[in-house]
Amino acid sequence: MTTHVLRHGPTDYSRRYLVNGDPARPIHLNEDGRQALTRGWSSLPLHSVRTWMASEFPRAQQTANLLMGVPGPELIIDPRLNELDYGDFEGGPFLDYAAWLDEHRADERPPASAESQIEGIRRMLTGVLAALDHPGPRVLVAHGLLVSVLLWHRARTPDQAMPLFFPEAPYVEPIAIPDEELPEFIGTLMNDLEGAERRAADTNGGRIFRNGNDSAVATVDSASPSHSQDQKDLPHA
Ligand SMILES: O=C(O)[C@H](O)COP(=O)(O)O
Repeated sequence: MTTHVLRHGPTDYSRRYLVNGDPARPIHLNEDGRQALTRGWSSLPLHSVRTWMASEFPRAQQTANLLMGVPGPELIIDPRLNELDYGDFEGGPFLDYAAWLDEHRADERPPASAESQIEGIRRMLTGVLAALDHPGPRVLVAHGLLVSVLLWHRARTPDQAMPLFFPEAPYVEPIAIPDEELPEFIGTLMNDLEGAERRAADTNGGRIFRNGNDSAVATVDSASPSHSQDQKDLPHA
């Protein structure tokens, strides 16, 4: 069986690169977002999916419900799939959060946030692995950071350390992970996070988690061939 992990469709917020890590905010798909679902219709095995899961965020649940159609199986809500808690950066430009992150550590919690970047990624990966408790094939509708991390892992070169910033994830483009690969896939990333924590502690702050070659913060090219021009050149964490 297979687990398909995807980012929700676009919203007015996400198109403007405003961060939303609070599921209580009523941010829904925009017209583009609804149109983008046709990508999922052509790339997901919609008729055979046995488990649909989504984060607590309206845009993720809306994406899942529109993809599954009516009548669909019950949507399972898993808060482990939620986007990062951005604390005081909530609702502001992603670049403000990115600047803070670049000046701090991936194991530091932003002001008023309940989690650091590392804690958030670990939570998300735990949620993906737990999907194996449900019958497959499965579809998990989650958010940019998780999908970016999974895509980075798929494309990484051997021994490449986990960066601080990742290419922005495409919308509604599923990553298919076979059941037999999922535990190792997640386990490797969990080990990366441990290594990242050790490096953060060793450097005691400052500029850590650069790309593997220690170059500047990543403002990298598309993670997907369908990435549009307006998605390029923005870091994503
Ligand atoms: O991390 C971000 O930049 C935003 O919160 C993206 O989240 P989204 O995938 O929910 O748009």
